[in-house]
Amino acid sequence: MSSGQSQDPAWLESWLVNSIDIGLVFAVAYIVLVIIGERRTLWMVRGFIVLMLATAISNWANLRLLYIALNSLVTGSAVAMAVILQSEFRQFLEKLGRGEVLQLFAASRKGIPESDGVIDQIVEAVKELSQNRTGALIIIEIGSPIDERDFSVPGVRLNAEVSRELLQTIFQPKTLLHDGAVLIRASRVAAAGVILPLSERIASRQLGTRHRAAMGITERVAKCVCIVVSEETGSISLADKGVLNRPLTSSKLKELLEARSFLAGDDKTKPPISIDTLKRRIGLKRLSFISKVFRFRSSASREKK
Ligand SMILES: Nc1ncnc2c1ncn2[C@@H]1O[C@H](COP(=O)(O)OP(=O)(O)OP(=O)(O)O)[C@@H](O)[C@H]1O
Repeated sequence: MSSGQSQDPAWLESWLVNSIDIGLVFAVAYIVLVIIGERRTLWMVRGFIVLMLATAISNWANLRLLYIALNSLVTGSAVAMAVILQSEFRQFLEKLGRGEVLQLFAASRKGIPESDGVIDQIVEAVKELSQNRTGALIIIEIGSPIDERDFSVPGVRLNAEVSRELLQTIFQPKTLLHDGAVLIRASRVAAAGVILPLSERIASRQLGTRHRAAMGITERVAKCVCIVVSEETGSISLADKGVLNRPLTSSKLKELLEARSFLAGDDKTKPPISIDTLKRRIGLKRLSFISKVFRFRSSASREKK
């Protein structure tokens, strides 16, 4: 940098504006990453941010052809993401329109709905299904709804209150809806007969497609857990993030579901997230981001050596 350039007020002003501009872009990107809790969505948004950064760098370096190619890719990706994430976008815009900015941060901390003793009803039903060796598969959404496209077949819509009796009835082998999974969304039985994607992995040779279906959906969607009752052995399992936790007693299942719901929040009953909590959350995310970057850098330097 020449001394003449550093004293030029116009150059200083443009440098300041550019720095603020870049800072704001990073702040917006960072806030978006904090808001998104879902793993797959997070990867997609991270990929998009990397593409945008590459486009900005190619423009800054005056690489015209690369800039045109990357710019078209960014536009195409933005359209594709708007289609893929349409329900998330809708919720985001609705909350923004209602001025519920702080609720956006609260979205990813929701757990299994505890209201009306839903967990008790589910655990009671599972216990009896297990004792009677009636096979069952129950997906419980955590927080925002699962995209129906994550299911192989979305099943039959029910929208009924969760009760021990209803769950037991659905899984009786003579009923029309016993095949497939029951979907529990916001304390309601949203659907039955849902066919789930199978996991590529095989947990054990004794476990068939019901267990692989539970692993498959929780591998794809982080915001759900899946309970399996084996028809053959009556054993109870809980799939979470593609991992089967089994065999479980009904009290252990209750404990695990309650642990997953410790952050549960009914938007109407819980106060909105406070500024202090928000600051703490952003601080924690920043720390984990910095530690990830440093871990990545140290492992990269180790590989070089
Ligand atoms: N992809 C799927 N989505 C939802 N439900 C499924 C899926 N695949 C199988 N099921 C359910 O599992 C039942 C078959 O279970 P299968 O015997 O293959 O599994 P399993 O893991 O060995 O369980 P079990 O111990 O109960 O026999 C089917 O009748 C169906 O109700």
